[in-house]
Amino acid sequence: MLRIGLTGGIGAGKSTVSSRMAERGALIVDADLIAREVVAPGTPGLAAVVSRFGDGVLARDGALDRAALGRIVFSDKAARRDLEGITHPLIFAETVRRFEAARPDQVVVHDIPLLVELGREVDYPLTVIVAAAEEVRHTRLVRDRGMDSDEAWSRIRAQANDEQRLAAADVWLLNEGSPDDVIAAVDALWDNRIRPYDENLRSGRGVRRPSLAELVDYDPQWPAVADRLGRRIATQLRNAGFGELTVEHIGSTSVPGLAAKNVLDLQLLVPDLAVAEQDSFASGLLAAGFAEFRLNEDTPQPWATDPALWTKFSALGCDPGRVVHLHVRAADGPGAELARDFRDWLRANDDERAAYEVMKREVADAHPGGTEDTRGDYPEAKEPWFAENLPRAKAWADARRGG
Ligand SMILES: CC(C)(COP(=O)(O)OP(=O)(O)OC[C@H]1O[C@@H](n2cnc3c(N)ncnc32)[C@H](O)[C@@H]1O)[C@@H](O)C(=O)NCCC(=O)NCCS
Ligand SMILES: Nc1ncnc2c1ncn2[C@@H]1O[C@H](COP(=O)(O)OP(=O)(O)OP(=O)(O)O)[C@@H](O)[C@H]1O
Repeated sequence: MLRIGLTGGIGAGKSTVSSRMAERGALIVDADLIAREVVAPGTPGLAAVVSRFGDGVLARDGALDRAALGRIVFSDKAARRDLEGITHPLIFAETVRRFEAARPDQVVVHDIPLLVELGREVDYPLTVIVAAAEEVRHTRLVRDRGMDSDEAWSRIRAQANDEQRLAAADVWLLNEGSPDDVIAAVDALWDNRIRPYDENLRSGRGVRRPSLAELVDYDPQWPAVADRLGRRIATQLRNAGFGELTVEHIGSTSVPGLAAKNVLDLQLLVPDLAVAEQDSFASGLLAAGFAEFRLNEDTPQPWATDPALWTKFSALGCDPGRVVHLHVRAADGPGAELARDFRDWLRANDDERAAYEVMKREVADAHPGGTEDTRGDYPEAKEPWFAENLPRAKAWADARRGG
């Protein structure tokens, strides 16, 4: 059930990682392998390649001369785009067939070198990136694969860089030690994150914040993670037929500089809450890695007393590697607006942000440890502060709106 996108620059060790995942029970859909099949002798794919690149890319036996074609396309971007224009639709169609043929109880790993280049990190609830410095990869290609030095550099340069890969990664597997090291890292990842994530998706169980949810310093990675998760949710709901929906990063992790519990809050806006009542909405969220979709209430605020306006749906992320709360709200409702107003007020006003943090720390210190159940009145202890300050945040935002 869990779909994983696995990628990494050439020579990073992606095949080493996918082999280990196969040993742990994953079904591997290997894009390089499919890319070979679609241009096998006698295929329409090969005919199209020859018609674009000429007989010079054929070996004597009539098969594709991969080295000759490689020399052309890795030194000429336009030629590479042409080749991809021929092969990618064929690869895509076969990939879909293989995903559909997977058993529901199997973790499916899509081993795809161009995941980042194609912007496909939104297609999987989890992406794993195998990484190694370019020099390390170059050495491996020349030493282990007998590749010519220039050829190795031109392939490395034809791909994304690590900054782009980092932005797409839920898991970053650095493979600069021994092969045994990376295999041990895959085993730990499998046991601690992939298997429990898969079990959560199959049983429809979300991940709750750890029992001792301490305040942590602001993490500059939070916005990028929130953005990726939001695009994932929007993509899966678009695939499920819900059009273009907006996902916003809200809550404490959306305020730069503010200490927070390591829990990401995302707000998914729907034109009308009735939209979210369809079964395909919950299954779209499940495809993005979210479960426990249910009706919920915001605390009605004095300025919009109709309780119906404060209804929302909520869901929880299923990835044991991070806690994510998803709030599904009507786009023009008061709850969605208040979440944005409070965030923007804290972002814009240093003193208010500092005061909020002082209050959070005092309340946390007064309610140390315990579980969500035994911490008693921790959430309630913050209420008086909110009762006083949410109207102030709204007034500030209203003034900015000119209202
Ligand atoms: C150019 C070809 C014939 C060279 O074949 P060769 O046997 O030398 O390499 P192979 O296919 O095993 O690929 C090895 C590695 O090269 C890199 N690579 C392959 N194609 C591309 C590409 N279009 N862009 C960037 N890197 C690529 C990947 O890291 C891949 O793992 C072949 O790579 C190809 O047909 N590429 C186009 C299809 C494609 O985009 N494949 C990527 C998977 S979707
Ligand atoms: N930790 C490591 N130490 C040394 N060599 C390694 C390590 N991991 C992988 N290798 C070697 O580096 C080469 C590239 O590894 P691998 O084939 O797994 O890379 P890849 O990322 O799948 O490359 P490609 O993009 O071509 O598929 C292989 O020859 C492999 O044996």
